[in-house]
Amino acid sequence: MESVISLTSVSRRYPRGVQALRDVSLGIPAGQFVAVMGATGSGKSTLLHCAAGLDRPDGGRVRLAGQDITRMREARLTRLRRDRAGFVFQSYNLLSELTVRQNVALPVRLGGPRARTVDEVLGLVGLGGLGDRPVGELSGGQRQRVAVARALVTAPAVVFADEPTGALDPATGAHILRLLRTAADRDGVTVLMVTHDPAAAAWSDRLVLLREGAVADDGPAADATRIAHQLQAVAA
Ligand SMILES: Nc1ncnc2c1ncn2[C@@H]1O[C@H](COP(=O)(O)OP(=O)(O)OP(=O)(O)O)[C@@H](O)[C@H]1O
Repeated sequence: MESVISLTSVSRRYPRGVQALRDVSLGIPAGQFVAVMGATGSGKSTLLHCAAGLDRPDGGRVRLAGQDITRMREARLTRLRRDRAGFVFQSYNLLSELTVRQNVALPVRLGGPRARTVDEVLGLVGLGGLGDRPVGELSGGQRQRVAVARALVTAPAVVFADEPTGALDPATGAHILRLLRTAADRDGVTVLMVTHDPAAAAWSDRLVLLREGAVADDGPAADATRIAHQLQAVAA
């Protein structure tokens, strides 16, 4: 089966010489929930950004949702992201003066597929009663649920999540992770998540560990205790 996200020998060197990714190859099938971990500066966000077409590798190839995006023009790439991908970032700009409903409707207003109604996704994330509240009045956990609802409203093939629970208490974080888990299991959404938290990674199917921009380990995700040990081992 074709991978929904595929990186082949991807490298990324930033100006001033930092080699953020070295020869990274990764194929992720539909419906798989993958966690990416590693020490600070190991290249996790760069990997996520290259996979999502938010950054361009300077070597290798990237395919996303059946298309080669390595040298795709920006306008086409923007449309592909809009139509096939959802984003849940720790501080992903929700517009705080707009209501919950208006924020969730944004991808569709920008021309994305009208795959689900706003009410349907607000129900999914448990925010049914808050649709008319300005996002600025919500708690951190509620805001992150708005971000998940917005990511899912177009029924994307892929959700990219960068530290989606970084600012949340464990119970609230677990709620967000359960939503991502359900999207993968029930709707076949492919999830690529960067996290520092072994408890968050334990919700995934597969753990990719990075060390100095290279894949140091790649296999089924275990429980949080074991993941914490694996993380220490690659950071050592
Ligand atoms: N825009 C940039 N310009 C120059 N160097 C960068 C840039 N972005 C990242 N880097 C460098 O590339 C390396 C990888 O960064 P990246 O953000 O991918 O790591 P990370 O594993 O996500 O780190 P963290 O856990 O701290 O978020 C680091 O050495 C970082 O300093």
